[in-house]
Parts: sequence; C-alpha cells; structure tokens
Amino acid sequence: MLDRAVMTTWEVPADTPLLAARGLGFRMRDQRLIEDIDLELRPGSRTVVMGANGAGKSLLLRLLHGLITPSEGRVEWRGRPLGRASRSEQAMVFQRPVMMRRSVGANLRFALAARGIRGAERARRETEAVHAARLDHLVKRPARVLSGGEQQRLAVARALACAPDLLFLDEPTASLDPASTHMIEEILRKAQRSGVTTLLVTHDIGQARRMGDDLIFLDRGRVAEAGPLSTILASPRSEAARAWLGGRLFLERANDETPADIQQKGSK
Ligand SMILES: Nc1ncnc2c1ncn2[C@@H]1O[C@H](COP(=O)(O)OP(=O)(O)OP(=O)(O)O)[C@@H](O)[C@H]1O
Repeated sequence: MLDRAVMTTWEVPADTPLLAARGLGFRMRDQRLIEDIDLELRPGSRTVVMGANGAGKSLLLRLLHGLITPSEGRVEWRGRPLGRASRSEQAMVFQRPVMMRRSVGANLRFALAARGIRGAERARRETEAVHAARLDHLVKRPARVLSGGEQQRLAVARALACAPDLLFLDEPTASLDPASTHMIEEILRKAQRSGVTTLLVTHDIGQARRMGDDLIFLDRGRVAEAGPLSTILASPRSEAARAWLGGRLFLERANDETPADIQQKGSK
C-alpha cells in the first residue's frame, strides 16, 4: 500500500514543463482572438514572443498569467491547472508601468507584503531592488513622478523582488531610450542567469537575440512557428514570419544608416 504522505504529496515528474498551454483559445463575441495554442515553457528557459501588431501577443500573456479566462483549452502550472496560488509564483511587467500613488520604497514594500514577505526579509529585498533599479537616490520620491524609464526599472525590480519562478514581460522597453533599455536588460539578464524563466514580448529583433533562446511567432492569434530563435530569425518557414521579419530587418538596416548615407543614396 502507498504511504499516506506519498499519496497526498503532488509529485511532479522531472520533465514536467513549468508552464503549458493546451489547446488554448480566447473568443470575444464572435471573434476568435487566440486559437488552438499549445506551448510548453521549461524551467529556466528564455522565450520571446513576436508577431505583427494585433497578432495576440498581449492577450496570450494575459491568458498564460491567468488574468483572463480562456474560452477553450487550459493553462497548466507545473502540470496542474493554473490557480490563484500558483499565480503568486509568477510576475508580469507591462509596457506601461503600473505604479501606486506612493513612494518608490512604499511601492516595493506593498508588493512584498502582498506576497506575505515582511520584517527584515522585506527590508532586505527592498534595499536590493532599489539598488538593482539604480534608484537609491529616489527611494522616497513618489513613484508616479519618476520618468518613464525610472518607473519601468522600478516595475522590473519590483517584480523580481517577489522572486517569481516565471516573469512575463510585455514590451517592457518599448518606449524607453537605449540607456534605460540597456539597464533593464542588465537586470533581466541577471535574473535569467539566476534561473528565472522569462517570456518576453518584443518587436525589437536585437533585444530578442540578446534576451531569448526560443521564439514563438504569432499570426492572427495562432502560432505560425516556434523553435530556436536563431534558426527562425535566420530562415523563417512561415509566410507570416518571413514577411514580418523582412519588414523589420529592412527597417533596422535603414535605421543603421547615417543621414550622410541616405543623402548619398538620394543623390545617385
Ligand atoms: N478586450 C478586448 N475586446 C475586443 N478585442 C480585443 C480585446 N483585447 C484585445 N482585442 C483584440 O485582440 C487582438 C489582439 O490584441 P493584442 O493586444 O493581444 O495584440 P498584440 O499582438 O499584443 O498587438 P501590439 O503589438 O499592437 O501590442 C487585436 O485585434 C485586439 O483588437
């Protein structure tokens, strides 16, 4: 007979994905916005989600994080249905940081307290997060008066202070300058090195290369293709990824040109 302790403990097989979507779909009125998505995230993996505007990237992240309820299929966390408790093992950073009308330090303390972290441990994590975000000099300032880049640094550090196993990032640097983007990528890389699994939405191919190993390419709510990021970027198989990447790479090359290059071309 099985030992009682063994029977009541949920044993997770070693190859169970951290997060999985099984036949995931989301409908709004008659529109199928997310359709038939199957994916698995391994612990410690670094996955990027790309696709044209309106492809369903944000919706997919919200479904996977349990912020909206799927119309079809399910999300599994460590092999079990995603629930409220498991969501506290995840965190999400949005394109526009969500800050409370409180100081930088109080924003951090509130998030930590909400996860049951108090006392000396809370103080330690707060100091560490403020330092990671390079906001030591602004700790008493109301968070909402910080610049966009400072707020986003705080949002990322706040999410990581809660020690999530999985961090969702929805275009976290979309409206930031290169210096702020670099700082945020540094914070994220450190977290990735320490084993935090990341699922990052970005339109920036350079950032995708720096921050990801695997790519999920969405097209009109479906996975057009998925696999190793470098392979897909080098030779996309789907028409959707080919067309989108073609446009992005053309733009990136154009952006690399100096005004003199462009003038020279124009005079030919
Ligand atoms: N609450 C909603 N009600 C109706 N339609 C919605 C809702 N939320 C999203 N959509 C639609 O679902 C589609 C996917 O939206 P989503 O925001 O996920 O796209 P995205 O890939 O993140 O786009 P972007 O790159 O522009 O941020 C869009 O056509 C959008 O208009």
